[in-house]
Amino acid sequence: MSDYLLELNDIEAGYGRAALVLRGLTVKVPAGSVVCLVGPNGAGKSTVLKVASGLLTPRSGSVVVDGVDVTGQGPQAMLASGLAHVLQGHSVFREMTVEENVMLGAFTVRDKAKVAERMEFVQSLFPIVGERWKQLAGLLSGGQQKQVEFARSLMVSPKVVLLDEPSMGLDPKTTATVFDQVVRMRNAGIAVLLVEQNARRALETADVGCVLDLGRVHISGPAPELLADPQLGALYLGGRPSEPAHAQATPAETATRENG
Ligand SMILES: Nc1ncnc2c1ncn2[C@@H]1O[C@H](COP(=O)(O)OP(=O)(O)OP(=O)(O)O)[C@@H](O)[C@H]1O
Repeated sequence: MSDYLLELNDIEAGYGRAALVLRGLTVKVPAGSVVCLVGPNGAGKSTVLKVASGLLTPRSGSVVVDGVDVTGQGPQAMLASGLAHVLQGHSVFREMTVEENVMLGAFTVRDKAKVAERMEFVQSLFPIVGERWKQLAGLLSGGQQKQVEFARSLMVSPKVVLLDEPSMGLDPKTTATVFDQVVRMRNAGIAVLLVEQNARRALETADVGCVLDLGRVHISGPAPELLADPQLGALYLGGRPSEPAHAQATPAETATRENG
């Protein structure tokens, strides 16, 4: 079996007849890790997740889940292969209960015992979800609603969860809680591919960071090394420099360093 739960290899992708957004992008997500994609607006971060979850078919390259090539398959097949996508923005149904929202994630699961087991799992992973189970989701705070979205995505027992800007619209304290939940997912054995505007916070959470620019991975490596890189700090992380170390990507660390 592959060392990676998700591999996006040399992906070229775009929308309709418009120019390519992804131009030879490679990202690999090892088991038991959080990989985050950071980069400027419009770099193609959300597009990477759409290719991974089958919402957008790549023009070339391959998508491999746990060693199986699933390139070109649609979202439902991708879900079945073990990829769950938590989209950008808020997707809870406010007029439905927390339970109803979470159970929507289990609509493809036929085995009732499995559903009950997953229900218990998500309630233990996200205690607030269990505590507010019977309440209307619209009564929860933004951060709590995000946890409902996470819980819903885990009902299919995914191998990899794709998270698109989970901190969007949240205050710093709530953002910290949401990132804590991302770590809890990772610690529970679920690999995470995370896209974030809040690059510094995301790298503080992630194991591996990838900086996207011009449709490909410009640099990648262990997240702490990227955080400590003053040049990257100035370019992508709001300019707060720390230690003068330069990140070195190695293949074993999922890293793909590409120039140009
Ligand atoms: N549905 C779409 N149709 C056409 N073009 C799109 C579509 N979605 C995104 N794009 C274009 O693809 C490019 C990359 O967009 P994408 O949303 O992937 O970037 P991003 O890095 O996630 O940006 P941001 O950080 O602002 O969310 C942009 O130029 C955008 O205009």
